[in-house]
Amino acid sequence: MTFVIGRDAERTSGAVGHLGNYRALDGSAGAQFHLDLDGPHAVSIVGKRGYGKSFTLGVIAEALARAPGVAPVLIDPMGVFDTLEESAGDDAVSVTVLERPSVNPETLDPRSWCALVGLDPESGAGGLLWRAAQETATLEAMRAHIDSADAPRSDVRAANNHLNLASSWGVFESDGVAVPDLSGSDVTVIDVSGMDAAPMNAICRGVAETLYGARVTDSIERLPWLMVDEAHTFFDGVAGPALETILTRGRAPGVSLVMATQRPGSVPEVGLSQSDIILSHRLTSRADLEALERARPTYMNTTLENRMPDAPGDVVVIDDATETTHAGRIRPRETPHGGESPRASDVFPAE
Ligand SMILES: Nc1ncnc2c1ncn2[C@@H]1O[C@H](COP(=O)(O)OP(=O)(O)OP(=O)(O)O)[C@@H](O)[C@H]1O
Repeated sequence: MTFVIGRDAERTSGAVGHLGNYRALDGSAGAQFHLDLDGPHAVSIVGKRGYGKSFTLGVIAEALARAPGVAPVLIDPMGVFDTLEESAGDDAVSVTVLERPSVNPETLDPRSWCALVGLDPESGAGGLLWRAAQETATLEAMRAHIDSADAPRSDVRAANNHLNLASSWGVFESDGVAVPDLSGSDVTVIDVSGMDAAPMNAICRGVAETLYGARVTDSIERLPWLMVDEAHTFFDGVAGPALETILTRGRAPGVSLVMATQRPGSVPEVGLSQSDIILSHRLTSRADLEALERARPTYMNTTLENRMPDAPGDVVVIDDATETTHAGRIRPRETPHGGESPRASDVFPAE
């Protein structure tokens, strides 16, 4: 029998990806479990540092790369997923890494522009930026629009200073990431490592809005799966509302979100409550456990704390479709894992 999480008993066909094996009470490996890749899902991967979130995200990315009809996109804030390109034996994973990603300024709506540079849209400078973003499509045109506005010079200066700040991040280009870059069957890894939180968020928001909008307007055929590592960084920033849109409204147009975070307590409640699948690695902080307990489906009859796994790679699987929870272990990666912590002994091995 094949166990598929995210799929109810009525559906028996469609793509799946092997995630791992269930674990028996004595710790021994039980049956394999798979993830449904046929329909849209919201998946949360949580766990404290070093217990396997990025590893698990990589396993899901490998599975998506081999599934038909999906467009996997991975936002990589730590720069550790380029290893998906490395050999997976005869059956290599098809990956495109975007190393210097940029977004088209037009992708962000006027509200996002104000939030991005920290201007209140109700303020003079914020209002100027709002209108410039509404009426023009490039940074130069926005600047010209602000300069020519009939407004106090102090507001013009403030709006331009904030726009210059955004411009200095170097992530806005008219030929920034667009639907054709994101709609292939290979995993598109968007490497935002080394960027500050604000530009990283601008990229994530642009990508999330592009994928969602493309499905709503039928300009992408495949079903997008947006995977986001260190998701709290994005829920805390200007990307947050775009991720929440996918969580709350992504199912109908067929957009999935997979988010990994070490701080489920810092992700808005909607993040966990809208997830139909939760893979929880070990968590110990009270705030994080409580966040998970609050989102815990009512069919769970034992507290999560009692079920917390101890070893990296072990998970509690909470599946809404079958209304079950299971102890499991994520399978080994087919490609090298890029998130290994460096060790001093790598530099000076013991004699
Ligand atoms: N399923 C697994 N099978 C075997 N080893 C695993 C598995 N999951 C994790 N590990 C081991 O645990 C280590 C830490 O995993 P990983 O880098 O994914 O942690 P993390 O939770 O993402 O941590 P961080 O928050 O620091 O990024 C890995 O380098 C790997 O050695």
